[in-house]
Amino acid sequence: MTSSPLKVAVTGAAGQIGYSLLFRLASGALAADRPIELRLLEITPALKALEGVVMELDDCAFPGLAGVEIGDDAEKVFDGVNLALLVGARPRGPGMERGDLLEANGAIFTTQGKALNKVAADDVRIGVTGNPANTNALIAMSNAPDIPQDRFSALTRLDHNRAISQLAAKTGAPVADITKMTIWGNHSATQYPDLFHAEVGGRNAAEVVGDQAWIENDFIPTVAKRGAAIIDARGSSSAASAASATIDAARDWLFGSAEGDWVSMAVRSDGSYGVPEGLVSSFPVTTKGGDWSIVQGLEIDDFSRGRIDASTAELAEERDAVKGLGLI
Ligand SMILES: NC(=O)C1=CN([C@@H]2O[C@H](COP(=O)(O)OP(=O)(O)OC[C@H]3O[C@@H](n4cnc5c(N)ncnc54)[C@H](O)[C@@H]3O)[C@@H](O)[C@H]2O)C=CC1
Ligand SMILES: O=C([O-])CC(=O)C(=O)O
Repeated sequence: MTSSPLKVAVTGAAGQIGYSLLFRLASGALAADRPIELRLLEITPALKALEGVVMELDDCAFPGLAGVEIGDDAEKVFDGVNLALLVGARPRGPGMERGDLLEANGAIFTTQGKALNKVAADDVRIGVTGNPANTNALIAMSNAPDIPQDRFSALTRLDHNRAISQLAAKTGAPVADITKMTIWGNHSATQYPDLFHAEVGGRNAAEVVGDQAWIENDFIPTVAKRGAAIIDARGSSSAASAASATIDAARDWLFGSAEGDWVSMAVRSDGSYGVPEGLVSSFPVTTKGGDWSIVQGLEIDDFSRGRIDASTAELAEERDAVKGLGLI
């Protein structure tokens, strides 16, 4: 183990996702070879509950956990952090879409963007899980003018993992045989999980499935509406799977995606694949040494074009709405 700890901030640390995420981070799921220092941000009324979670972290005696600090002041908690996982935000309830949270949650990300801009480490990477994740990332980025914009991303890795799992179940292939999955667009019901570039054991996934009706009427809606299905079943939104995906995304970002494969991340568009520049939209990306690059040169047919355009149109609407609210 190298001696300098990776300083990782987690917001909303006393929440549902936090309760799974912190223990995975502390046990080495993010960086097995490097100790980790946790910086946990909560709102003041949740600090007592967070103290209880810290007692439990202590009781695990994790050898790789170098320290834990908690607080309700973003500038103190984010001081010198190398990675900020912005989870804290109100989750949706039954019957809501994630976009309904724009106003309630948007304000959180202006304050946190400004605080990161002031005090985060020069190498900071910022992953946004709190919904609506893409537009919250856009808000944080817009309020942190000194941090390079490619340091911000929003979580679509949960959708990516859901898509892999659904495809594995359909084809009978192990999840490890599924590669090159892509989620395009928004982390919302308009997202487009793409089977036309994915592979099952090296063969084109859409061809292996050979059933366009299943792709359109089962696969895409099941993945896109999985969050709502979990809310219906559990009475609250997905937490352990969201924590797991948050770690998958951060680990690959910091330490690199697998050779010959790619992952889905929502990042600032440079105009690739006709996605309007400046929107935080999900793309297929490869990652290396803390940097990502959008996979280029994929052929997009009319079906995929329509789906990508619909989701990015929603992102443009969300951007215009937060502009109207003065958040960007
Ligand atoms: N991108 C994705 O794939 C997913 C995103 N989510 C989103 O993650 C967010 C958190 O979900 P849960 O943990 O289930 O919610 P939760 O309600 O259990 O926890 C949220 C926590 O955030 C805290 N919080 C609120 N404002 C804060 C602020 N300004 N600073 C710091 N902490 C603050 C609350 O006190 C609470 O403890 C929600 O917005 C949810 O919709 C959930 C699942 C998947
Ligand atoms: O659906 C929700 O509101 C929570 C979430 O983002 C997900 O599970 O994908």
